[in-house]
Amino acid sequence: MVQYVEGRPVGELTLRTLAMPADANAAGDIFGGWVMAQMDLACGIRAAERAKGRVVTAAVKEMSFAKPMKIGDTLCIYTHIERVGRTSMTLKLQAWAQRYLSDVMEKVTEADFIMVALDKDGKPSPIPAE
Ligand SMILES: CC(=O)SCCNC(=O)CCNC(=O)[C@H](O)C(C)(C)COP(=O)(O)OP(=O)(O)OC[C@H]1O[C@@H](n2cnc3c(N)ncnc32)[C@H](O)[C@@H]1OP(=O)(O)O
Repeated sequence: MVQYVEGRPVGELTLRTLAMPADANAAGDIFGGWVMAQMDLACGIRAAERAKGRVVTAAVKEMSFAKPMKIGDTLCIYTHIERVGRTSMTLKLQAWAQRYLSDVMEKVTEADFIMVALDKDGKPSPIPAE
């Protein structure tokens, strides 16, 4: 059974992927930029589903890394749509590490992402009702 360290993930599990040696520095710690890229991917998936179309990342709010990711950990990204505006939406993202060959889950980082829906010309476009 999964054991969560300090609280529970908030939101929908949107993406899971494995941290590989190519994503790490010489000490075996995973690059923060790799984690951020996975968060951006997850956000893109969730926001495009909600907008029913193309979206772009407009802003990422403060992000700090509470715990390291290591090679072999499974990165689990949770997304929660907190606010839907006219053309933009705010998603709360949490990145959790399922430690290598274990059931232990620890929160690595979290951040707010602002995503904007775009039309075919790349201009902001109203987000349709659900
Ligand atoms: C550089 C890169 O490659 S970064 C990677 C991918 N991201 C991108 O390429 C995005 C590049 N940026 C853009 O294309 C534009 O700045 C856009 C589409 C994000 C916004 O275009 P603008 O013409 O400024 O649009 P506009 O001012 O109408 O804002 C659209 C919505 O986004 C919101 N918004 C735009 N920028 C921000 C921001 N920095 N923070 C919060 N909200 C923002 C606005 O409040 C508005 O929301 P609403 O319609 O819900 O009220």
